[in-house]
Amino acid sequence: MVDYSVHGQVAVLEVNNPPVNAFSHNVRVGLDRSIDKAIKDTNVKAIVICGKGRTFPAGADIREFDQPHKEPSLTLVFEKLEKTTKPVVAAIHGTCLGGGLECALFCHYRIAQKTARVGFPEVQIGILPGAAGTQRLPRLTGLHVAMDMITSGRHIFAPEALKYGIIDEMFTGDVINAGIKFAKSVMNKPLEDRCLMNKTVKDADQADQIADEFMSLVKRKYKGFEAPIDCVKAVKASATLPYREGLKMESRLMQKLLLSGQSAAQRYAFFSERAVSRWKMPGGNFQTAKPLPIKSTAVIGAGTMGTGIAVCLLNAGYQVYLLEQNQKFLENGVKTIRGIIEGSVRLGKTPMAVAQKAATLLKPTMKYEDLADVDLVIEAVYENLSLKREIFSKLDKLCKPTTLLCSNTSSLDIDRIGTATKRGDKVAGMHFFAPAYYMRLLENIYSTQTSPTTAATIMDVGRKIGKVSVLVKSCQGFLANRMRGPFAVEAYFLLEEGSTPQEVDSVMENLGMPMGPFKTGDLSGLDIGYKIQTELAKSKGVELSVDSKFLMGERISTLTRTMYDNGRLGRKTGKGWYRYEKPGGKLATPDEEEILERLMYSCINEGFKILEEGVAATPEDIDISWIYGFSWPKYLGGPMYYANRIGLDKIYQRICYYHENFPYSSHWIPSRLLLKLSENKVPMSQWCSGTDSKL
Ligand SMILES: C/C=C(\C)C(=O)SCCNC(=O)CCNC(=O)[C@H](O)C(C)(C)COP(=O)(O)OP(=O)(O)OC[C@H]1O[C@@H](n2cnc3c(N)ncnc32)[C@H](O)[C@@H]1OP(=O)(O)O
Repeated sequence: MVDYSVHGQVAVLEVNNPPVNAFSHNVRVGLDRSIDKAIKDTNVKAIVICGKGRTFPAGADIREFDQPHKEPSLTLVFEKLEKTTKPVVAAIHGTCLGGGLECALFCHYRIAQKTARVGFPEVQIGILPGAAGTQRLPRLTGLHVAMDMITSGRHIFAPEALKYGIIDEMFTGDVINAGIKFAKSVMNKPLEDRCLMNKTVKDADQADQIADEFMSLVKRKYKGFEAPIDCVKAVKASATLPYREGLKMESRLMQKLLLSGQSAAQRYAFFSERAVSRWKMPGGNFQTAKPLPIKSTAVIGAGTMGTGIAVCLLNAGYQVYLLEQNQKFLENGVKTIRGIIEGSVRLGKTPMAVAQKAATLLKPTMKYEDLADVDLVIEAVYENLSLKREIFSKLDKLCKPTTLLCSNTSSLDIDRIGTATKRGDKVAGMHFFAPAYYMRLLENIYSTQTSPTTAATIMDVGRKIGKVSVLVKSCQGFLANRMRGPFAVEAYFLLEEGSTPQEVDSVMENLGMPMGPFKTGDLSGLDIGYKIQTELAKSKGVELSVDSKFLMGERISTLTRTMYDNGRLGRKTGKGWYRYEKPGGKLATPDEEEILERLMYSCINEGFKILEEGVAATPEDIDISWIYGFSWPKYLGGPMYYANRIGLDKIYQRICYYHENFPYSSHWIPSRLLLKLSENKVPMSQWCSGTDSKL
């Protein structure tokens, strides 16, 4: 588990526990013995710790967290490194994470290959760096950097680590040679200053302020997660408590987190994320089927999904032909893609070099013929089976025989798309989630004809573009939407039965989802649900009407159609279940303006009809009735007074707008009196019984 060798006066301890050299119990025992051996050997004057194969240890063995703890603990082993009078060098390559980084922080020196990454990802499995990481990293970097790294779990590359002082030097070439060379250069140098436990945290005087800043950040960014909060508390302790007391605090918080249900669930998710890559389907699996090489790709459709998919492919270095039938749509698509990539560069998420390369890889086109030689086509037009079949049939005729043809459908039968071609084995579904450049899931779908090689290839592409890919069999809605179907439908039924979108959303958001079903619907576009519903009906030979409440004996919601008919398609139109600051905006607010207008202007219109018909002689009659009959707030003076304050012009225009949109509600037929008064700009003093001074 730890290979021990001596090179002149340097002992090399090489952790050997593939694939990631995790510190399992056996490794801890092996490392403990090797450290003792090196310390005892009087010929050994310096020690190098490194990892065999692909990486420096990537942390504790997470699989052992569910078992009773066995001594020695990591901290116990690592403390021997700091205490020895022989310099200890961590020679880092690959990923030095969690317990791996803690090990390195107990060493007197750290050197790393340029491509190596270091980090504390524990927060992502619901715990904190519990082998003194929360106390030692701040002593090197200060609180700010440590809080950032520990609460986010992000990995940083060696150059950034060098900047923060986490590593002392970068090296190229062989790890062991570099370790030995460095160890020789520091032999016999005093070590006191190299022991982190002796150091203080440089920005300790700002501990309260920095901790408060991160506490509010993590509460907002990682809402509902316990670990980030405890990470902040533990890191703060490094500045406010003596080292040993800080360790006790870290240990207490760690025990609490380990016992929490959240950590167990997050560890389950960690392994599940890896398990889904071990896919299987009739006739093959991840071991038997080999992916085909994919270099050039095409995306058909430059809408929201198509552009998002193109961004994923471009960022991963694939050439992308972006096809649209209309010059304007194509130009808009290219603009969107550039905007997404530039935004990502600004946020530091995409390196400039990647963005520059992406720009050269994008090939906008309106000609299908340009797609003839690509290796993979992803069609991303709207959900319409006949249209998709038409496109696939065309592609089948013009693309080279090896081209894989995939559809970004969220629900349509892949078999029925495949039968439009003579290469059903090379047809599959690649269902991206909106926004495609951001959401991690890729649902790959095989039909009865799809070959395991095609499945292997799209799973491989998914991995290369940074997605977590699952492979599923084609059926109505596949996995994700089929399972989410009842969720969405029940949410609509709840509205029909009296709940509000905000109420439903907040229940799900309180459960921990970042967005409830209505905000999510607005984000994806409410036309999708409508189109899926209509396509489904069509495929069953049913014509849905505005008030259809059943489809094939199943209850359906009339709201899907209503929202579509009213152009409330979500964020893209600036209004859906919520109102947004502009079409494409992100700030969801309940559509207060429309609520207010529809409730009040309809009554005001009625008020003018009441005046027109002489049912009430004056607007004062109406206003007083509201004040004393309906508790209308006196400070608003009654609805007719309120209407005048807003302006009869505006009221009349909005009433006409609602009349156009809701022709079946007679209360929206505009009052003739209102029209007359607004056209002639008659002041209220002339249509009420009072005087100007009264107003
Ligand atoms: C207290 C707590 C302490 C001291 C800790 O250290 S907690 C652990 C902190 N470390 C981590 O959380 C690292 C987790 N691992 C990763 O982030 C990645 O695996 C990697 C970046 C190290 C490598 O990524 P990649 O090359 O893509 O490989 P895989 O992720 O597919 O991993 C390969 C297999 O190794 C298993 N694995 C990885 N890390 C661990 C671990 N720490 N303990 C146990 N097993 C680990 C991983 O599950 C893969 O195996 P399969 O699941 O596919 O069987």
